[in-house]
Amino acid sequence: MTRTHPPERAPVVAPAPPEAAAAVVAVSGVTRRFGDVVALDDVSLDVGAGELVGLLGPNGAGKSTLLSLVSGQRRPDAGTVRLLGGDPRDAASRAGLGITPQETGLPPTLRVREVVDFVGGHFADPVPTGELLEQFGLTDLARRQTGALSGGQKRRLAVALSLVGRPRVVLLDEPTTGLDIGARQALWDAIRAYHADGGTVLLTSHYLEEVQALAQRVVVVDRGVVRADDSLDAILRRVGLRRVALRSASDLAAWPGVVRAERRDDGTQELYTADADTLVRELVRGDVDFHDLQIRGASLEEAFEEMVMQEATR
Ligand SMILES: Nc1ncnc2c1ncn2[C@@H]1O[C@H](COP(=O)(O)OP(=O)(O)OP(=O)(O)O)[C@@H](O)[C@H]1O
Repeated sequence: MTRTHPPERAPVVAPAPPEAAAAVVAVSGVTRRFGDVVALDDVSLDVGAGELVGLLGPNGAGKSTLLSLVSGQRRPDAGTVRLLGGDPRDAASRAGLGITPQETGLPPTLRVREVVDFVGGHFADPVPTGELLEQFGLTDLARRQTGALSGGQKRRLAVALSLVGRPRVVLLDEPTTGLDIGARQALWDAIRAYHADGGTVLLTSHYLEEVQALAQRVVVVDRGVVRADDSLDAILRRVGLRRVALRSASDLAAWPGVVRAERRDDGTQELYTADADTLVRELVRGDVDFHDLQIRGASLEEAFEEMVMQEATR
């Protein structure tokens, strides 16, 4: 007889019903206004099962508004939004949804464990409280009243609560705002584990390194419009900028081919160019004295700034 061993960790995602549509989130031609402000202008976006999508955009771009439409808290003025194949305003469609809004109110006198038990009690098969607390590094705080948690600890609890019901999709609005590096890493690990189990994630973030660390697909939103929707690699390639870092007594900011230049505190010059090979060749040909040369591709932050700047100057 073959013996099967139980898995080390139970999956934190509810299995998809067989008839589930491929698009977990389907936003089509959506416009949403607040008075004169057009927060979203004809936005379309599909998120497939098991995707981890990062929504990136400056303040006021429309990211939170988009999440509020997907979670059924608001209605679009035009266009359609579908969640797990249904209308997000129907409670049945939201049964497979977990959400961490930008600001969460936790009952201050309840203890951490009690809050997790309480929220988990609303679901048929919640993640056991001890397991969830462990995953989010909250075990030592289980008996602490939530009113006595630090901002970062509250944030961790808020994200943990979005996963207690084993949702098929989670919406995370700025999940790690206010967290220190260690806590952020722990939270990233928890999000990765959820995603590795088959969960679908749509997250917004101001931390570009967060999107770079987690997302496979990046959607850039700016002033209510989707400016780019592509794989992380493609977005980085699309901008195509290279960063050439070096030390030199000469100021090279105005050198031909340099589109932007910055000087670090340690005196290193950072030169952004579309063609690093030509720039370096020309510096050598021009007999420029330089040392400590480094060349690398643009980071997501640089790509994003470039994209928003290109749009602004159009
Ligand atoms: N309830 C509201 N009433 C009026 N205007 C609103 C409301 N909610 C959002 N807006 C406006 O809609 C636009 C989009 O806001 P939204 O909060 O979706 O942006 P965001 O990308 O999430 O920004 P942030 O990164 O700062 O959270 C902004 O101009 C904002 O001021």
